[in-house]
Amino acid sequence: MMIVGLTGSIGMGKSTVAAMFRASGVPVFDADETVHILQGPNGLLLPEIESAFPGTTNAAGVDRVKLGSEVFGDDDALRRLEKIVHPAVAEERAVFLAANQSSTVVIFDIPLLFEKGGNKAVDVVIVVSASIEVQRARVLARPGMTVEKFEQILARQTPDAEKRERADYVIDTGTPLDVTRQRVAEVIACLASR
Ligand SMILES: CC(C)(COP(=O)(O)OP(=O)(O)OC[C@H]1O[C@@H](n2cnc3c(N)ncnc32)[C@H](O)[C@@H]1O)[C@@H](O)C(=O)NCCC(=O)NCCS
Ligand SMILES: Nc1ncnc2c1ncn2[C@@H]1O[C@H](COP(=O)(O)OP(=O)(O)OP(=O)(O)O)[C@@H](O)[C@H]1O
Repeated sequence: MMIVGLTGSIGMGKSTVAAMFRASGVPVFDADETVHILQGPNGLLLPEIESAFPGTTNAAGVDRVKLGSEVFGDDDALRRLEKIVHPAVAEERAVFLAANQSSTVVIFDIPLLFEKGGNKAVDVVIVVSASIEVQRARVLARPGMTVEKFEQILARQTPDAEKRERADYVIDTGTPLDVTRQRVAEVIACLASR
């Protein structure tokens, strides 16, 4: 089985491209969605997070704004949170792999693939990318987003240019969706012939 890491900076279209792979029959493990489920209503991690960060959870799950304000800007706190979250994500990933054992190709959709060293655990890396102008326009159109917040997030991420350089395949998303869909089909064909 070939394990493919799919990544890209904020607003580059990773979720959209992941959905295209899924629609083509390639199983996709979504790290972010897994974190949301583990932290959501009745999420498995709520007790541990509440005890490490009192007041950051409620019946609806983790209050992401509150928890975010405790961990972003405090590296120690972020590391403590990661120690709770990452092993649980790894367990879910193992369940996903076991469930898709017969697939020749599976995708791990991981926003922070390079930042957290996950690129070493995959066979192939795909980066979704567009121009900074396209990225900025998409992100700033999101409710609650500000220029400051966008720039803070960008500053924590490996630069797009470096991601592109380190990728085995780049999927351009500054194009119409149909063109991107064709590119996804092309990449699937390349993966099958490796
Ligand atoms: C603190 C939490 C609840 C805040 O949630 P929120 O929905 O507000 O933000 P979101 O998860 O979308 O992240 C926003 C941005 O913050 C940055 N970020 C998130 N987690 C991390 C991290 N562990 N290290 C560095 N940057 C991070 C990313 O650049 C991301 O684009 C959440 O980020 C979290 O639980 N993080 C720890 C778990 C983790 O490592 N997640 C990364 C994906 S596996
Ligand atoms: N060719 C394209 N490929 C991908 N997305 C496109 C394209 N053209 C337009 N878009 C739009 O750009 C947006 C990309 O958002 P998406 O949620 O996929 O990004 P993301 O990289 O997953 O974001 P984040 O990392 O911030 O969660 C969507 O609204 C999508 O419809």
